[in-house]
Amino acid sequence: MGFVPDITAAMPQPTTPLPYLIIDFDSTFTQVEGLDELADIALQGHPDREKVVGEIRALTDRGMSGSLSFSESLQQRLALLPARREHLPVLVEQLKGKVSESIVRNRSFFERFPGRVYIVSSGFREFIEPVVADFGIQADHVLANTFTFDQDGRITGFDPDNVLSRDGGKILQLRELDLSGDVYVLGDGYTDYQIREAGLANRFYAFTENISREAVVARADEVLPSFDEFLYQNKLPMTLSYPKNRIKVLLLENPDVRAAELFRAEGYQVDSVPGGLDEEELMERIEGVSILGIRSKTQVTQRVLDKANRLIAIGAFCIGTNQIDLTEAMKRGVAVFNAPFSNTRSVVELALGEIIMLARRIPEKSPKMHAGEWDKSAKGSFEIRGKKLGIVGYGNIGSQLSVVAEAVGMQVLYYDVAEKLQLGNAVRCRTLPELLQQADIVTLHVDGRKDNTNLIGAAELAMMKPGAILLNNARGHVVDVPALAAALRSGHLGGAAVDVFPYEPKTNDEGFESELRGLPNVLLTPHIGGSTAEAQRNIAEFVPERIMQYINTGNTQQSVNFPNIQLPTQQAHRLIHIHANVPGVLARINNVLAAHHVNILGQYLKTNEQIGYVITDINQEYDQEVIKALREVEHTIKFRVLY
Ligand SMILES: NC(=O)c1ccc[n+]([C@@H]2O[C@H](COP(=O)([O-])OP(=O)(O)OC[C@H]3O[C@@H](n4cnc5c(N)ncnc54)[C@H](O)[C@@H]3O)[C@@H](O)[C@H]2O)c1
Ligand SMILES: O=C(O)CC[C@@H](O)C(=O)O
Repeated sequence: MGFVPDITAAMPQPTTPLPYLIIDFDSTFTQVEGLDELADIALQGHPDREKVVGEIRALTDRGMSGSLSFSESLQQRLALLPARREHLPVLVEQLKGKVSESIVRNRSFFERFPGRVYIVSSGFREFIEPVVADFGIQADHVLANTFTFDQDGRITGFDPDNVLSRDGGKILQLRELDLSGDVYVLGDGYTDYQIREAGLANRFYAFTENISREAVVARADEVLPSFDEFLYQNKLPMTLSYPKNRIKVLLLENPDVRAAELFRAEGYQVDSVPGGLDEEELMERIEGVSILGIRSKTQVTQRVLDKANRLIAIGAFCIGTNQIDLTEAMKRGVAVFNAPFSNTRSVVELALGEIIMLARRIPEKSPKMHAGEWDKSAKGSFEIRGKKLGIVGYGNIGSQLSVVAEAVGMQVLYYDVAEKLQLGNAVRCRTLPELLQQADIVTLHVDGRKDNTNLIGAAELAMMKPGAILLNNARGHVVDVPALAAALRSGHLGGAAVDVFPYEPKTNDEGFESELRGLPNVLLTPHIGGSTAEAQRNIAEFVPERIMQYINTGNTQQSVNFPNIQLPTQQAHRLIHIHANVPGVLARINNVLAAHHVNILGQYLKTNEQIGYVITDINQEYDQEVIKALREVEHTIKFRVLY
């Protein structure tokens, strides 16, 4: 399934009649250079294989970028190549598996318009013809060099009478072809551009799906990251409903590199900004972005969303989503996904470590040792075995910590505003004060909802046992920091560990200010509860997968602000309709479908207070007018078609 953007996307006008397409073979039709691959096959087992293949590749590259004359490059490459006739079938099989992905995807286009496509290549007919034949391109539409062989089947060189073996060969070939009408050239090499330069083509498209050469891209009329883009621009039939290279991803706050890799592998354009952006900066950058990836720092406000003219989805590469205005995103048809448990274990391990470190007053002892002071004493140090751990917020992190803490011999108390499954021997407290009054160590794992602001203030701190310890690995605003600092300074609390702060520096270059700095037995960490290699890797796989699934199939499973729908895939065109949740929209959609005699294969609707999300699978045969009519249904927020 593919993707069509929202109704604001401008579709270009169709190009009629279809121009002649002159398509290069090596690194355009296929992902690789045929001669390089042949060298690799022919040199199997050769002691200098790598060296010779490297030399051949370098010569190919110089010929393609225009820094060496083509005939010189070809001659030198063939001289290095100990290839034989029997290597060619192996090469053909290899090349068949390396046809460019977007060409494979649009095979039906070639099958439908074989008369308009010519493969014009300085490569060799012996391997090109069988590869393109699979796409319905006949031998008389393949214009390429031919090898010469000796009696033993060894490749000795190329046919010098073939115009394509000469410098400017493609130009000579196009002159001979003498095509009437529009001619468009698609290729990755300088010699492809030269056809246009010689006035033998109306347009030159630099094809960069496999390789992007600066000198070639600089001279192109258009750059094509995929063949889909060419078809889209010229309004020609294509397999995808929208070229993926048009989907722009903006990643902030350094999510693991895997995230960018996955988005790129899908064909999206990815831009990354190290650190966060403030509201104004993000408002400037968000225009044209389809997918925004952030972590806990970036505030996605209503003002930012107002500027987000192409936004489809936001990925929170973390658990918390309180930094995003979820309702405003939803009202604009922007789905938000997070990683609800990819870093849970990392936070649990940090909390356990902090409990032990604080119980042994390590934050005081370690700096003393670094300063050369030997302070051996048991004063104020205790085992955690048998101590009461009070967990506030018994969600994913709180409940996992409960199990781990019991395993090291702690007695667990917990308090949660929601009804939660009690694990092991944990004891539920009915109120927060009940927990605060009993616990030796209180650890906060509530979510970042606004109501939790100053959940722990002076009054709550006063309820805690003298000498008790407080941990905040949840969200900065949950604790009244000046009140905590006062409780520590007065000696009422025995220690604290704080990983999250009401204001956190935007980048590592910004300084950190807090009343908690310099207080005894206080562990301060820069919001790294979830910052482990394992967690970051998990998150960087989880979030892109959810987003790509949403884009490719409409599946909103685990979206934090959209009605959750998981759909079966079927042979159909899928209409995705997001609308304001007012009565009658579904009926209007179905009236449009009925009026256009469209056969519905399946329909799914889910609503929440604000929006309705309806997915309709329809027969693949329908009049384009129906799409226009559906876009015009009153209260539509976003509409797209997948096929
Ligand atoms: N420090 C870090 O790097 C880091 C890493 C991951 C998560 N977090 C934060 O940890 C917190 C917990 O994450 P989670 O995955 O366990 O979330 P969760 O949603 O699974 O659990 C939160 C629990 O808190 C409860 N709750 C909310 N308000 C409450 C209140 N006032 N009193 C008692 N219970 C309340 C909820 O009912 C829920 O059960 C979140 O704030 C998250 O953003 C921080
Ligand atoms: O890594 C982050 O920026 C946030 C980590 C954590 O607070 C979360 O919400 O998952």
